[in-house]
Amino acid sequence: MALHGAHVMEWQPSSAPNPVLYLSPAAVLQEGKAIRGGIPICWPWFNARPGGQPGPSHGVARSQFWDLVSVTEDADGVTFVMSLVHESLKATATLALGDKLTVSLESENLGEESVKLSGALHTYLKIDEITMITVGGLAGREYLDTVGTPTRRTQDGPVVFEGELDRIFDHSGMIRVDDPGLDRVLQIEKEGSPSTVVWNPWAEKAAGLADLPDDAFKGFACVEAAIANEAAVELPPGATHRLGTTVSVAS
Ligand SMILES: O=P(O)(O)OC[C@H]1O[C@H](O)[C@H](O)[C@@H](O)[C@@H]1O
Repeated sequence: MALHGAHVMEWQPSSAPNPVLYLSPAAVLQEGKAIRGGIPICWPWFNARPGGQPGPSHGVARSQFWDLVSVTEDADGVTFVMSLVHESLKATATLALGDKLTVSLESENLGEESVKLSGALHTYLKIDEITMITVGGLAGREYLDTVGTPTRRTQDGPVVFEGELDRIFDHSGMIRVDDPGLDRVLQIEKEGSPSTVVWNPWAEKAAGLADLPDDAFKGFACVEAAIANEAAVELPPGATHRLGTTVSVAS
């Protein structure tokens, strides 16, 4: 765990022989930077700040220290609660680590004007080999393909990886990642998330990321519980929204 970004860096349930999350060995732990791997919290916007306003890609939350509110432990595991205020928005992240991993992000509008909210729980899943996995649960869904000129398409069958892949799906259901190399299926459940983002940078983009070894793209896939683009949530004064993801090893 890191207070920096309210970031789950690593997680491996005691029943699993392998870590579930991918963490880059070149990740930089420094205020103002995002940690590469684990579950970065992108908040309160996804990608570029809306309205052409200046601000870092994927929001401010992942590169700042959060306040620790509480840590509790029971038979199911450990739960951390952390909070952060940005302008009129307050984020409260509840990170529950046990046999399952749940990240739940509540956003509250403390201000007097309505705010547009987007974001993502940008989960890096550790896998054996990118070309061998499939991502299920998205067949027949429309998505925005953001590789090259952004184009809307419909997903045909499970997602497979044959090159750079960056898709924003209209999707609020469950995802399964089949990984024959690690002999497991990962299940990703979502809450309050109208968009699912699936991302792998592939070789060329990975080579341009200083905090990721060049061939590391083969060993992870991002499946993100997101609120992206037109799916941004309108948050009136006093209103709250909960964005959540639960990751588990299904078999
Ligand atoms: O490198 P980062 O700022 O962490 O962004 C990593 C990636 O995040 C998301 O998956 C976006 O869909 C990608 O377009 C982006 O490249």
